[in-house]
Amino acid sequence: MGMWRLEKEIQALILKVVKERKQTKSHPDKDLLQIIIESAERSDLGQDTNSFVVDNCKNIYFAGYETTAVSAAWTLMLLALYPEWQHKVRAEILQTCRGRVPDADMLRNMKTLTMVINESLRLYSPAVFVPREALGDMKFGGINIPKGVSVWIALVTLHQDPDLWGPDADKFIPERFANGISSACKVPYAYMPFGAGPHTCLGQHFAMMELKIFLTHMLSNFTFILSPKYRHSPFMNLVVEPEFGIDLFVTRL
Ligand code: HEM
Repeated sequence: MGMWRLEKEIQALILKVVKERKQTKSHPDKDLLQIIIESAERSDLGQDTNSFVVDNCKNIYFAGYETTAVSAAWTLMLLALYPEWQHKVRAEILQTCRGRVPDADMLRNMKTLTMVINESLRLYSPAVFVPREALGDMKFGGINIPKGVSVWIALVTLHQDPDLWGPDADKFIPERFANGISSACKVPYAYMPFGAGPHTCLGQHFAMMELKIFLTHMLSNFTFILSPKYRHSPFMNLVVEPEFGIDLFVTRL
C-alpha cells in the first residue's frame, strides 16, 4: 500500500474514532484522545480542529510505536549475544513472578532487567538527535549561539564518550547502572535516551513498562541465541533500527 494511501486511511480511522468519541458523554477519567479533542476545541489554533487532532494522534503513534519496538529488538539482540545476562535476567524474572502475571510492583522491583534495558538504550538509543532551538542569543561553554540557531544533541556521541563513561564506554556492561542512572556516568544529564527538560519523552515510563512486560514474557518462555545469519547494521531510518532485522534461534523453555 502506498504511503499516501496509508496516511489517508489512518486519517480516516482517527476521524471516525474522534466522531464516535464526541458523541459519547465525557468521562471524569479522560483518555488522551479526549484531552486532545477538548484542547483543540478550546484553543484558537488558526488551523482546523480535525487536522490538529489527527496530527497529534499521528505524533503520539509515530513517537510511541517504532521507538519501543526497536528498543525491544536491540535488547533481545544484546541478551542473545550475552547469554550470562540473559540467564541473570531470566533468574530474576522467575524468582519475582513465580508463574504469576507481573504487576507494576514486580516490574518496578526487577533491578537487573532495568539495568539491562538502560544499557541497551544507552548503546542503541532509538532517537539519534535531541534538537533544540536557541530562543535568544546565548553562550554555551565557550560557544556563542545566536538566536534562531538549531542545536542538535547527538545521543550516540554523548552516550559513548569515554571521558564521561570510562574506557569501556562502547561495551555492554549493565552493571554501570547498578546504582541507578545518576551514578552510571560522570554527568547524569549525559544519559538521555528519552531527551531532557520540559519536552522530555511523554511516554518514557509507559515505554519502560511495555519493554519490561515484553521481555518478561519472552524470557520466561524462551531462550534465544543469535543466528549466524544476523548481520549487525544499525541503520538510521527516523529511528535507529537493525537494517537487516534480528535473526534469532528461539527455543521454548
Ligand atoms: C523506548 C521508547 C522511547 C524512546 C527511546 C523515546 C524517545 C524520545 C525522545 C528522545 C524524545 C524527544 C525528547 C526531547 O526533545 O527532550 C521523545 C519525545 C516524545 N515521545 Fe518518546 N520515546 C519512546 C517512547 C514513547 C512512547 C511509548 C510514547 C507515547 C505513548 C512517546 C511519546 C512521545 C511524545 C509525545 C514526545 C514529544 C514530547 C514533547 O515534545 O513535549 N514516546 N521521545
